[in-house]
Amino acid sequence: MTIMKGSSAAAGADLLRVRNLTVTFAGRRSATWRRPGAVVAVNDLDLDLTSGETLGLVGESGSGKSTTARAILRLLRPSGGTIEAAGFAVGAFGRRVPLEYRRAVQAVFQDPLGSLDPTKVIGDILAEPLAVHFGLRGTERDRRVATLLDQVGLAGHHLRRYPYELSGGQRQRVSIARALAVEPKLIILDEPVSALDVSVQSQVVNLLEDVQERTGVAYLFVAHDLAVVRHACDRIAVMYRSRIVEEGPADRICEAPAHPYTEALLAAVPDPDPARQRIQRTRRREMRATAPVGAVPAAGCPFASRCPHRMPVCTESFPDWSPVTGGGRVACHLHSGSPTTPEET
Ligand SMILES: Nc1ncnc2c1ncn2[C@@H]1O[C@H](COP(=O)(O)OP(=O)(O)OP(=O)(O)O)[C@@H](O)[C@H]1O
Repeated sequence: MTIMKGSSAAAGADLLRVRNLTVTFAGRRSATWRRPGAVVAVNDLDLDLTSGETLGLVGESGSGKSTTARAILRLLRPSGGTIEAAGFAVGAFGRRVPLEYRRAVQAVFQDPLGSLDPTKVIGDILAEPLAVHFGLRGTERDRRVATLLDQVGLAGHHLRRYPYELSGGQRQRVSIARALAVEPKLIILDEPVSALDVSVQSQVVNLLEDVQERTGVAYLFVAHDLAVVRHACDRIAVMYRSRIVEEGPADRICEAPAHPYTEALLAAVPDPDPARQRIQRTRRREMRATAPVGAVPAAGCPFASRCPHRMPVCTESFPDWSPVTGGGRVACHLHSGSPTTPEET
């Protein structure tokens, strides 16, 4: 894929097109405290997603990933920008989000215990969206519930269980089944495996891949861990303190990162090679020592204060996008003058 300077990540994206998304949280007052200043959680963000594709949105805690996801789900109203998803102009919605949009764009969150009704058995949890969206009743609905359970690899007896009686992995399977019940075009997965043991994580990721092959659903896969999204995603967008700083094919991002922050994220993924492990340890120590405090700087690259390659211009202006050999693009002054390969820096 040839990416031109300033162009979107996936030209012709037919499912999700986010442009210049900005979300600012106002400082709040209460009787006893006042939070100073506004927080720019998402700044001038573009995203594209094509049907049947998986895009990873990766970055450390506080970078704005969940806020982006919530804006797309219309759980909050952005301060600026446009979102077109599954044929809907999300900015045009009033207070009530159309049921058709809720059906087309589903979500699976990190904590299934928090998002599954604790007073209902799994059978009822799965039956509810079928009744609301398709008006299914009786044996037809029961048959569909059984199929959904089977599709996520759970045995029939789980229908009579409550969420608290299942393991974390089983609960996440139920969350996926509930999302699938309404035949969505896009599922936003917000840290879907972060709370699970590593062995269970890969089972759930495999399930998500199976489901995608069968149904053609697209995923926006939000995670803080590059190791998790690497194998699950076609493309990855790397986010740091409100901005996307790099995006491209998953393999290129992980094998030849162009942005120093992507390199730092990769250093957090354990490498089997002992020599590489030593380098990674040093890199992680450097990153911890320079962890950001306070508000995102108003000008320049948000990573500038931690960047080992910082130049004067980095604190003055946010870089333009530059294409990267191997696919995708990077917003980094090191790469101004394109095309470039990561090795050149
Ligand atoms: N409702 C809110 N009010 C004020 N600030 C908020 C609110 N929600 C998020 N923020 C702030 O916005 C920024 C981005 O938060 P967000 O949760 O989107 O990041 P994240 O990358 O998803 O991190 P995490 O994985 O920890 O949730 C953070 O500085 C956070 O404190």
